[in-house]
Order: sequence, then structure tokens, then C-alpha cells
Amino acid sequence: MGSPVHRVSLGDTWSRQMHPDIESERALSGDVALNIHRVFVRALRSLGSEEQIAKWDPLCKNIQIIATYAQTELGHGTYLQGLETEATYDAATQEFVIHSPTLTATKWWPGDLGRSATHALVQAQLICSGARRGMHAFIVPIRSLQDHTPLPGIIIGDIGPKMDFDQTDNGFLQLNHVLPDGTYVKLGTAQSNYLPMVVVRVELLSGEILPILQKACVIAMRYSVIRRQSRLRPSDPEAKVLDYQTQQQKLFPQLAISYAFHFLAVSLLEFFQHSYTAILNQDFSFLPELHALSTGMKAMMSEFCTQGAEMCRRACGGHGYSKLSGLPSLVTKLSASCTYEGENTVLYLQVARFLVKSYLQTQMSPGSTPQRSLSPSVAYLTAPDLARCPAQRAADFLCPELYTTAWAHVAVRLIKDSVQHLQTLTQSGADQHEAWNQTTVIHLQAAKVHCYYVTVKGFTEALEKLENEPAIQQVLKRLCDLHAIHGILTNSGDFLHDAFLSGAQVDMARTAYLDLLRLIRKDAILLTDAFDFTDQCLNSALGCYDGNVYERLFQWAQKSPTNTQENPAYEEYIRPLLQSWRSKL
Ligand SMILES: CCCCCCCCCC(=O)SCCNC(=O)CCNC(=O)[C@H](O)C(C)(C)COP(=O)(O)OP(=O)(O)OC[C@H]1O[C@@H](n2cnc3c(N)ncnc32)[C@H](O)[C@@H]1OP(=O)(O)O
Ligand SMILES: Cc1cc2nc3c(=O)[nH]c(=O)nc-3n(C[C@H](O)[C@H](O)[C@H](O)COP(=O)(O)OP(=O)(O)OC[C@H]3O[C@@H](n4cnc5c(N)ncnc54)[C@H](O)[C@@H]3O)c2cc1C
Repeated sequence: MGSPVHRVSLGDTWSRQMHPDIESERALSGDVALNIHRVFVRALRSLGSEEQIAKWDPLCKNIQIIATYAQTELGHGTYLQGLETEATYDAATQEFVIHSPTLTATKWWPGDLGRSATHALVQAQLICSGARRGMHAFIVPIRSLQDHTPLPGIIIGDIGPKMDFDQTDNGFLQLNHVLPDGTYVKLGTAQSNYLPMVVVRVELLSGEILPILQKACVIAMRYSVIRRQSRLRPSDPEAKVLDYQTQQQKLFPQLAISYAFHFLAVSLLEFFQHSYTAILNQDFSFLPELHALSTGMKAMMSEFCTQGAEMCRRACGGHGYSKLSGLPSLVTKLSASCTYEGENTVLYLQVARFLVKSYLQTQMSPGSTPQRSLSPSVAYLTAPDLARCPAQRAADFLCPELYTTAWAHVAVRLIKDSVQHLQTLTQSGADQHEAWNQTTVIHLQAAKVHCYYVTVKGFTEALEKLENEPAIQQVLKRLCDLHAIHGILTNSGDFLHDAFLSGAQVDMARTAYLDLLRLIRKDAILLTDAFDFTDQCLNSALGCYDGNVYERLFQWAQKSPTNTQENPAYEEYIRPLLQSWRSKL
């Protein structure tokens, strides 16, 4: 490992040396390749029969094969029913033949496919007895385990340079009448084939997406107490930029949402594990809500984390634009998460479908067809609603029940409004699909507010469990309050729309918000230290634990290739340019 890791600088000489034995335990940090091998394993365990899992799982665990998940094609990524790769069952030979019938059927994007993977889980349209049976998964060997060359019928390669993820060889794959390995076993419902995406979306939240925002918060917060710029009063020394209220407004909401998302990811993982156990026992009743939560949280977390990491980068001024800060690559990595594992708009609209169905369920007349009980995440649809917010003073906005009710009120109003717009169009004769398309902007807004409500509710419920830790509960409650009020102020129009909040009450909320910034200031470094990233993991000259920013920036710059190699432009361009005046004498 490179420079010594600074976690707890005891100041003695040994602090600066990492013992090799403990260092070897810190399995893998920063960029890791072969990420999609894990996605393959999740898919295998979700879709495979016991026999298939028994065969392939050990091969994956021992890295006797390197696998990828090949679903997306050149022509389709979102619309799975449009995937063109074919798996035709030949009853005579009792074999499946996998084929890419068109250019747009070329598998395109699967991670590690470009140069690394030996096997692919290929999602293909199953064709049996001439009938198309929808998307199904097949394990296909693609490279020789002897010499890694492409197997017969396989055309394979890398898709070329990307915005980031340079460590991953996203690839393309064409299959020319290839026979996959093993028999085919169909499990569960039609949606079972979608299960791997649910599994990956849930795991991405705390495994990949949230830690990137947390790292950006650590880097920007530590830098903001080292960076001194300008004076609060002419007679004062230069101020730490974190003492400026506007710097706090940039960074503290990102810190608050990092904690909100942490608690949310924990509770979603618990719900997922409960639902997954049921699904493996062929009980799919939890799947609709699990799908709605996993899509909504993946869309919201990737969107807010990307915006938040960019805000942290900008809050570091010029040095935030330097790659030595570690921030630019955090932003470009996060922006991919708004697309992979489901493009965010498409996923939010899946949430909207769920909200419409849930709302219509609440409107069914009593005694009509037996109602499935409403899913817990939308129980607020039938909770008593307030027409007006009762807040009388700023402090009232520090009450979790008050702001949770406020968020539920706006979510109900927007969901109801989206359903009414949909019904108005269908009742006026519009085709249901056209009516849906013509109201998706309204549905999108309702889905986003519902997701924000879920994070606020989840944070308040997590706080309730901390009653035996009053000091911690108090510090985290400030972040919960800030998260809820920041959303209200950012979307105040939604709260003012039906006069649920008055203008005066929005001013009260702002007063409470600004006071929270002041209170959170003293805990800001401790709240980011708590994420417990090593300096190596942060990989940032601005974010090191010991705060020696300027020394590291200067030292790391010296190591930049532009400073260690000859300037290729000098001989060919600069020297002739500088000397050109001589030839004119
Ligand atoms: C270190 C870095 C690590 C990076 C890792 C990166 C990994 C990236 C790997 C990938 O990107 S893999 C490819 C991921 N691709 C996607 O996520 C594709 C997104 N598209 C979809 O999920 C579906 O096409 C979509 C949900 C948008 C639409 O589904 P359909 O085309 O079937 O249509 P429809 O919306 O009518 O859904 C049919 C039914 O299935 C349900 N459904 C759809 N998806 C489901 C799902 N995933 N789970 C459960 N149910 C699902 C849906 O709710 C609905 O139920 P109802 O009819 O009861 O309403
Ligand atoms: C870094 C990275 C890694 C990836 N790794 C893998 C992998 O390992 N395996 C794999 O199979 N795939 C992988 N993908 C592909 C990824 O899953 C798809 O790109 C993603 O699902 C989006 O699909 P798309 O590209 O077809 O986007 P599109 O759906 O074409 O999106 C384009 C626009 O169309 C809009 N749109 C599409 N459908 C609708 C609709 N019904 N309603 C409203 N708007 C719509 C979208 O909102 C978007 O604005 C990866 C992608 C990236 C960026």
C-alpha cells in the first residue's frame, strides 16, 4: 500500500506505519473490478434450481469462472419485453439455441464482459413450440477456461471509453446459434425473472451508492475546517469556510441525507430479507411493495447522492476540481448509478404505478371485492389528514410528528391529483396507455414526494430506537429535523399549494432550519468521522484524517505524470514557437 494510513494519529512514530499483517486484512477499497460477478451470483441464487446453484455457486465462489450479467442490449436496456436475444428450444435435441438475430440484439454494457468474464448469464426471449414466453435467464460459456479465447459462435469485446468506471471492462456480446450450459428450470411468477434486479438494487444502496456520498461529505467537511478564506469581521483572523452559513447550507443537508439514507437502507434490507425468504418459499405477496420500495429508493438515493456529491465538490472551490481531491471521480461514479440497474425516471414511474394502484384500493367501496391490506409504506393514504399545519412558532417544526404529517399530506394530495388527472383522461375516452403517458410528469412528482416521505418517516423511526442513547439521539435528531425541513423549504410550493402551510409558517420553518445549521456546526467533523473511512479509502489530498491538506496537495502534485515525464510538446511545438522570432531578424 502507498502512503501510511492516518486514522488515529497518536503522534508517535508508529502511527505513521501500518502493520502489514493488519493491512493485509483490509480486504479491497476504492475501485474494485469484477463487480458483476456478484450480480451473477445474486441472479443465480434468485433464479436457479437447487441443482443449478449447487453446480455454479462453488465455481463462482472459488473464482473458477468469472461471470457477468448480460441483459441490456444495444437497442434495449429499460424495456425488457423488447429484448431481442432469442433462446429457441429444439425439442428434437432437447437443447436451447441462443442467438443474436439483429445488430441491436448485441448485448451491450455488461460489466467485465469486455475482456474478463468466462461465463455470462444471458437474459433472452424464450421461444418454445413457436411461442415467445418472455425474458428468461441462461448461463452461457463465452470464453475458453484454457486460454481465455472466445468460444465458437461468440463475438465479444469492450464497448470503449466511458465517463468513469475505467477499472471495469463493460463489453459487447453477439451469440451466433450458441448452446448454453445445463437445462432450463422456470421458477415462480413472470416477475421472478425480475428478481435479480430487485436484489441488486437493494444491495447497491448501502454497498455502492451511499458510501460515495458519505466519502464526499468527509472530504468536503474536513477541508472546510482547514480552508481559511476571508474574514467574518475585519479584525478577525481569516475564517474557516465552514463557519460561513452558506457553506453550512451546502454541506449539512448532504450530511443529514447521508444519515437518513443509512437508516433507510438498513430498514429496506430488513424488509428485503423478510420478503426474499417468503419468495424463496414461493410466496410472492411481498414482491409488489418490495419492487416499489427498491425502485423508489434506488432512484432517489442515486439522484440525491449524485447531486450531493457534486455540491460537496463545488464547496471545495478550485481544489474540488482537482482529481487529487478525490471528489470528481466520486461524482462521475455516482452519476452512473442514476442509470445502471434501472434508469431513474423509469424506476420512479414504477413507484407511481404502485401508488396509483394503492390509492385506487383505498377508494374501493366497502364490501366490494376483498381488499388486500394496504402495504405498510402507503398506510398514510388512509391515515387522518390535516387540512392545515398547526405550527405556531419555529420550534414546532422540530417536532417529527408535525413534519412527517406535513410530508404525508403533500404525498396524498399529489397521488390523488395524479389519479384524478389519469381518470379524467380515460373517462374522456383516451386510451389507458395514452392517458398514462400524458400524466407521467404528474405521477413522477407524486412518486418523488412519496419517496422523500419514506426517508423522513424512516429517519424518525430510527431515532425512536435510540431512546437509551440520549446524547446520540439528540445529535441525530438535529440531522433528521434538518432533512425534513430542508425538503419542505426546497419544495415549499407543494406545501403552500393548498394552503396547508402559510407563508408565515414557511418563514418559521426557515428560522428553525437556520438555527439547526448553527447547532450542527459543532458536531460536523465528529459526524463525518463516524463514517470511519480510512485515508486510503478516501483517496483524497483534501480529506485526510490529519488535515495536512496543503502539504499533501503539493506532494501529490509532484508525483503527477506531467511532472515526472519530459514535456512532449516542447521539442515539437513550444521551442519552435519561442525561437520563431529569431528567424525574422
Ligand atoms: C462498483 C460499481 C457497481 C456497479 C454495478 C452496476 C450493475 C448494473 C447492472 C445492470 O444495469 S443490469 C440491467 C438492469 N436493467 C434494468 O434494471 C432494466 C429496467 N427495466 C425494468 O425493470 C422493466 O423493464 C420495467 C420495470 C421498467 C418495466 O417492466 P415491464 O416491461 O415488464 O412492464 P411493466 O411495467 O408492465 O411491469 C410488468 C409487471 O411486472 C412488475 N415488475 C416489473 N419489474 C419488476 C421487478 N423488478 N420486480 C418485481 N415486479 C416487477 C410491474 O410492477 C408490473 O406488475 P403489475 O402488472 O402487477 O403492475
Ligand atoms: C456504468 C454502467 C454499468 C452497466 N452494467 C450493466 C450490466 O452489468 N449488465 C446489464 O445488463 N446492463 C448494464 N448496464 C446497462 C443499464 O442497465 C441500462 O443502461 C439501464 O437499464 C438504462 O437502460 P437504457 O440504457 O436502455 O436507457 P433508456 O431506457 O433508453 O433511457 C433513455 C431515456 O428514455 C427514457 N425512457 C425509457 N423508457 C421510458 C418509459 N417507459 N417511460 C418514460 N421514459 C422512458 C428514460 O427515462 C431516459 O431518459 C450498465 C449501464 C451503465 C451506465
